[in-house]
Amino acid sequence: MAKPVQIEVWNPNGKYRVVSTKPMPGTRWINLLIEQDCRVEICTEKKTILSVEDILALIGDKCDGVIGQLTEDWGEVLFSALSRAGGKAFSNMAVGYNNVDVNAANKYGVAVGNTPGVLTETTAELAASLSLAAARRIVEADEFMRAGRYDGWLPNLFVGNLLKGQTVGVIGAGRIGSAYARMMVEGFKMNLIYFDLYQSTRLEKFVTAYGEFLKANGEAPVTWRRASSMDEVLREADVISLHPVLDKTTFHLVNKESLKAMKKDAILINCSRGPVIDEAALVDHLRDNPMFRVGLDVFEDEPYMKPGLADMKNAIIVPHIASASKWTREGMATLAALNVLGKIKGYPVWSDPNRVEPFLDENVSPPAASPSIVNAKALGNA
Ligand SMILES: NC(=O)C1=CN([C@@H]2O[C@H](COP(=O)(O)OP(=O)(O)OC[C@H]3O[C@@H](n4cnc5c(N)ncnc54)[C@H](O)[C@@H]3O)[C@@H](O)[C@H]2O)C=CC1
Ligand SMILES: O=C(O)C(=O)CO
Repeated sequence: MAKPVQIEVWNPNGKYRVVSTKPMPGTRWINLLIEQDCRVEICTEKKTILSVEDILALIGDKCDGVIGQLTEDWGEVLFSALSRAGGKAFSNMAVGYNNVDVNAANKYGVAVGNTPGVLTETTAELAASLSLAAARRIVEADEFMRAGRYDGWLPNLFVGNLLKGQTVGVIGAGRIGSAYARMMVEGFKMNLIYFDLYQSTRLEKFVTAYGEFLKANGEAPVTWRRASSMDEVLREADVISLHPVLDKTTFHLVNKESLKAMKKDAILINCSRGPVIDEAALVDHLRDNPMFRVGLDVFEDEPYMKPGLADMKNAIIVPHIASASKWTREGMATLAALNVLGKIKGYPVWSDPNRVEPFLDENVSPPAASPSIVNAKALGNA
């Protein structure tokens, strides 16, 4: 028997029962659901990560849809329970959905939503922040000041790397990888090398045009190159940022061998998913190469870190906050709620998950569609 969990209820007489496994930022998402006759139940349990049993208890006997989090294990057990309870839709409040077994969802006819686009710039900005913080040793310097160790300017104090004219490498030049590349190229006049399974024509055009602009103004132009292998990026780039999806092809993409291929004083940033890096190998590499620096937002066994990582002065570590701006988090909540609502109401799936702006304008009603359903094709409603 699943144990009861604490909830907060909005619009108790609503016809459709929608459960959110966590309180989410803003109220627009709640209002949009209530306006369409949903009873909204929000889990207010104090524990951060809900177990499958907790979520089973939330789903109960009748549930039309669930908004869940990337920390939860959405597989066979939960999708079968949701389907038994009459549920049509689940949405992650995240763009990444490696915590979701989409095949299991397909088996039970449950739509799986995610929240692309609204977090692109916010996530890229955190990757850029970590790049700068690592290049200029900001966290080490901050700790030094707070410890009362500053006793005057010195020529060698916290000397770091100049980004201008160096090469930024992007692995996974999708929405976020491309946004990050543009920030680093335009903001710091870095040259770009990228690796992705697909060509990023828009990104290439952007760098070409910016290079021409610089040249016309008498400055050295920036350049771009699409690498034919990830190794090329690792060997050549001074700053490397990881932005692929997490799947079988990207698990431990950065491992002992690939770390060795990188420059001794390179900077590695990860705002994608922890398991893209073999974290134990990274700790060894950081220990053996004090000039090598890393900025991590995500960890292999979140919320834990591999032994030794927290002691590394050449690592900057933050707790999975890359999408944590107010506008973005409220927007993610809205998109997740509208994914679920759209399926409940029988709306079509939005035609382009890369263009979700119409759902985010608070001054107008959102389109009658689910913004992003990743298994729409498999369920026959693309
Ligand atoms: N740290 C955080 O808070 C956040 C993390 N993320 C992570 O970032 C990921 C990317 O998000 P978006 O840019 O919106 O997705 P996207 O789908 O636009 O981009 C992913 C890119 O990775 C590429 N890719 C896939 N396999 C690859 C491989 N083996 N080698 C090289 N490239 C490969 C794809 O072709 C695609 O261009 C998400 O799946 C999520 O896991 C996203 C938002 C916030
Ligand atoms: O959206 C995602 O995939 C995250 O990791 C959180 O924003």
